[in-house]
Amino acid sequence: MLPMANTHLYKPNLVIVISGPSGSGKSTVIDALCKTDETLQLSVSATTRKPRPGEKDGVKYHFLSKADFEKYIQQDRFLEWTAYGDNLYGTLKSEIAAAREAGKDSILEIEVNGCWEIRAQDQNLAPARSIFIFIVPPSFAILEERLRRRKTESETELKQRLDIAKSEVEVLKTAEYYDYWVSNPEGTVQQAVDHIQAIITAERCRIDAKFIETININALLSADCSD
Ligand SMILES: Nc1ncnc2c1ncn2[C@@H]1O[C@H](COP(=O)(O)OP(=O)(O)OP(=O)(O)O)[C@@H](O)[C@H]1O
Repeated sequence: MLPMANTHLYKPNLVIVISGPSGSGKSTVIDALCKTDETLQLSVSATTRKPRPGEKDGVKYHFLSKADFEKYIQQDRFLEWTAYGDNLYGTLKSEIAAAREAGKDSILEIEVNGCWEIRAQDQNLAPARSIFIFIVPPSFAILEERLRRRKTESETELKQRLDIAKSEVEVLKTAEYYDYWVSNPEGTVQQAVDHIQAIITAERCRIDAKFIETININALLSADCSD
């Protein structure tokens, strides 16, 4: 488990958005982070895509019918939602609220288009603060190799994902979408995990007048606690 200094001073407040092309390694990296950082809680996305073999409802995704997904849109239950390929993906507002109630930072895996929607409504997230991290694959050839190895998409879906990946990487040319980029080189996930953990640690220690409540100064002033 990751040793966290001054845990009694930190009030979890972050919405950490991890994005990047299909096959860049988002799920793999998030899995590893959640195993080592107990202050992170994965926000379970909703999707209309069919479960892959072994996937259970409510663990990585809430699997919804298209009709239910559309009903949730009408009921304004999504923080963001987007179409990707032939399916819909979205983040339920209730997931962020649940993490906050549990005293955790939320970590989200979001398609590139969905990021922009969350960025655009940053104010609605208050008192939480969002940070956006883009995972960069080493090359498109390796991206294709990873997706082929994973064997979860048909040939048509795979081609569609690779085409979309190119346009997604293009957004890095503008500095508007993301705060950080992290590369995920072939053969080791640990490097990307370590870099993202360093970013999260720095963001937890950030002093920002708007979010000064992140630091529990009263705990320091009133309690005789050491950490
Ligand atoms: N650094 C790495 N080296 C080698 N293989 C990796 C690395 N990172 C991830 N992989 C593998 O690449 C494949 C794609 O990774 P993963 O499913 O995490 O990507 P993703 O970005 O979440 O994709 P999607 O958006 O399609 O869900 C998986 O089989 C995973 O085991």
